[in-house]
Amino acid sequence: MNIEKLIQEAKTAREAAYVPYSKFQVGAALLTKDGTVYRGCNIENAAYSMCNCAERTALFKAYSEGEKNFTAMAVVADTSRPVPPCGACRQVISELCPKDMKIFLTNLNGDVEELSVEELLPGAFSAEDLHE
Ligand SMILES: O=c1ccn([C@H]2C[C@H](O)[C@@H](CO)O2)c(=O)[nH]1
Ligand SMILES: [Zn+2]
Repeated sequence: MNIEKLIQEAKTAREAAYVPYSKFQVGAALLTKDGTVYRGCNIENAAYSMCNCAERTALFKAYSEGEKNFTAMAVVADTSRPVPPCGACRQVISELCPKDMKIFLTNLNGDVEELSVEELLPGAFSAEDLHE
């Protein structure tokens, strides 16, 4: 699948966002090796800390269906720069996706910033840091 199509999937995902509090819609589209796309949107809650970002919605959907071979992710929001994922999402992406996987950060103006997982969270805390 080409990147433009993956970005379009993220825009479609964004339409499903449940954002009564922030009114800030975010969409993500996660591509797997076999070409399957998992869409994710942000889902908020009256108990604000329960809000879930689009990126983690997409990843948790995919992982819980048994997917492990992730090859790219696109994220979109109505921001002036390509939308930067929050720290929590960077940590989760870093754990579940390959270090060299590309993340396409975008906005509705068509700006695209391409980063690897390693670039998204350099030196991430990881399983290797746990002494078991
Ligand atoms: O990369 C991002 C940044 C923010 N949000 C969500 C969380 C919350 O619902 C709203 C405002 O922070 O946007 C995402 O889903 N992804
Ligand atoms: Zn996040």
